[in-house]
Amino acid sequence: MTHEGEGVGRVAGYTLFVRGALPGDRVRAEVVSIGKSFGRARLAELLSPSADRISASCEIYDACGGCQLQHWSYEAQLRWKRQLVADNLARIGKLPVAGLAASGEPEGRPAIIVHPAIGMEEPWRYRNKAQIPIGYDRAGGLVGGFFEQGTHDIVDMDACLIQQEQNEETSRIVKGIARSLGYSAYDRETGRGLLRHVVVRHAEATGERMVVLVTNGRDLPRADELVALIRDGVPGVRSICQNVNVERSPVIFGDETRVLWGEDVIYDDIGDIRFAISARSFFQVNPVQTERLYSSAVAYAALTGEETVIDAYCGIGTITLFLARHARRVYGVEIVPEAIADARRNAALNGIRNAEFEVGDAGVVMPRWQAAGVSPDVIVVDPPRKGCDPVLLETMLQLRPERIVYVSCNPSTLARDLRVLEDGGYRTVEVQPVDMFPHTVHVECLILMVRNEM
Ligand SMILES: C[S@@+](CC[C@H](N)C(=O)[O-])C[C@H]1O[C@@H](n2cnc3c(N)ncnc32)[C@H](O)[C@@H]1O
Repeated sequence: MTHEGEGVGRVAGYTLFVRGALPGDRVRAEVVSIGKSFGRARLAELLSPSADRISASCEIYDACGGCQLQHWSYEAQLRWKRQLVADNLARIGKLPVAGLAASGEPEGRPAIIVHPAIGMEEPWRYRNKAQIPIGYDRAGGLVGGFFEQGTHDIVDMDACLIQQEQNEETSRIVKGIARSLGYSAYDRETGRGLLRHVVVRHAEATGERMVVLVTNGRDLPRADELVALIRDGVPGVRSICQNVNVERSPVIFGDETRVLWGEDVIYDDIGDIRFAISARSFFQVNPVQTERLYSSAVAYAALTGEETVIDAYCGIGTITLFLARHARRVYGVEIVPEAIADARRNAALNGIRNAEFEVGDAGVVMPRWQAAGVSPDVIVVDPPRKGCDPVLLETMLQLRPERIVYVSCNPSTLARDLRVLEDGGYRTVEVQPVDMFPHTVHVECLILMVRNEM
C-alpha cells in the first residue's frame, strides 16, 4: 500500500499503483498511465478479495476521497499505520527498527521500538471541525460538500460519518441560510462570487459551536439577517465570524477575521484543561485521541518539576500547558498571532503562570531564546506536515536538551528530521503511533529521543 492508500501490485516485475486495491486482493486492473519505474491503474474487477476487505459504511465513499481506507477493516488500518511509520524510519531515516529485517541494527545501540498504533474504540464521528468548500451544482444551485475526486466540482454533502453530528447539523443549517439570502458561491476559475468556505467547529466538552464564513472580500450583504438566522437556528452557537480571503489560492483562511456576533472563541476541554480556540487557530480534530496523544507526550518528557521546557509549534498552547504543570518553566512558540493570543488566554484561564509564549517562526525565535540564555532540559516539537525547519533542528542540537519529544503528522518528514537529530548526537528510543484520523491514510506519532552520553 502506498502512503496515499493505493494498492501496490506487480505484473511481470512492473509495479502498478492501483486505487481501491488492498494488500491481499487479486484484481484485474486497467492501466491509466505508465512511467519508467511504476504506473497507475484503476481497479476494474476484484478477482479474490483480501480477508481484511469490508464494505465501506459511507454511501459517498467512492466519490468523496476524504477517507481512503473505509474498505479495509479497522484492525488492518492500524497494523498498516504502524508498519508505514516503521518503514519510513528504516527507508528514509536509515534507522534500526526492532523487528524489521530490512533495517540494519548498528552495534552499540538498541533498535527503535515502534509500538502498535493506539486506535479508537468507536472510530467514527470523531472530527470536531468541518471545512466545507462552497460552489454550484450543475443546475446552478449553491452547494457545499467536497471536491469530487480528481475534479474541481463540488458535490453537496449533508452527511459525513467521520464528522461529529453537530457539525453536520450546523453546516446544513448555514448552507440553507446562505441559499435563502441569495449568496453567490465563489468561482475558483474566475475569482468572482462571495462565499468560499463555511468552517464549523464543535467543542465536545462544552457543546459550544463556531461558524466562520470565509468570503471573497469584506462586503457581506444582509449581515444582520445572516447573524440572526444563524444565532436562532444553530443550537449552541457561541461565535459567528467572517474571514476575508481574496487570494486566488486553495488556502482556506485569509489574514483578516472579524466577529459578526458572540465571542471570538469557543471553549473546549482536553483532560482538565480548558482551551479558548479562535477561528484560525490549530486545534487537534479528534478530541478522544488528542487526550491520549498529549498524555503520552507528557510521559515521554519525564518531568520532575525542575525542568525548563520548550514547546515549538505550540498552537494555542495545548501541549505547553500540559507540560507546564510538571515543569519549572515552559516556553511556547507559534507563527499564528491569534493562536498565541489564545495560548496566553489559556494559561491565565487555567491559572498557569510558568508558561511564556512568543509569536514568530520557530526557526527564528529558538535561536533568539538560545542567545538569551534559555537552556531547555526537554524540547517538544509538533511541526506541520513539512516537518521542522533546518535552522530549528540545528538550534536544538546546539541547545543539547536531555530529551526531545517529537510529535509528527507525517512519517516521511519525521524520518528525515530524526536522521538529522541522530547524526547530531541523539538516539531515537521509541515511537508511539496514535490514530487521530481513522479511515484516512494520515498517521500521527509521538517519538522519544534521548541525548547520547559523550
Ligand atoms: C500540528 S500543529 C500543532 C499545534 C499544537 N502543538 C497542538 O497540538 O495543538 C502545528 C502548528 O505549527 C504552527 N506553525 C507552522 N509553521 C510554523 C513556524 N514556522 N513556526 C512556528 N509555528 C509554526 C501552525 O500554525 C500550527 O499551529
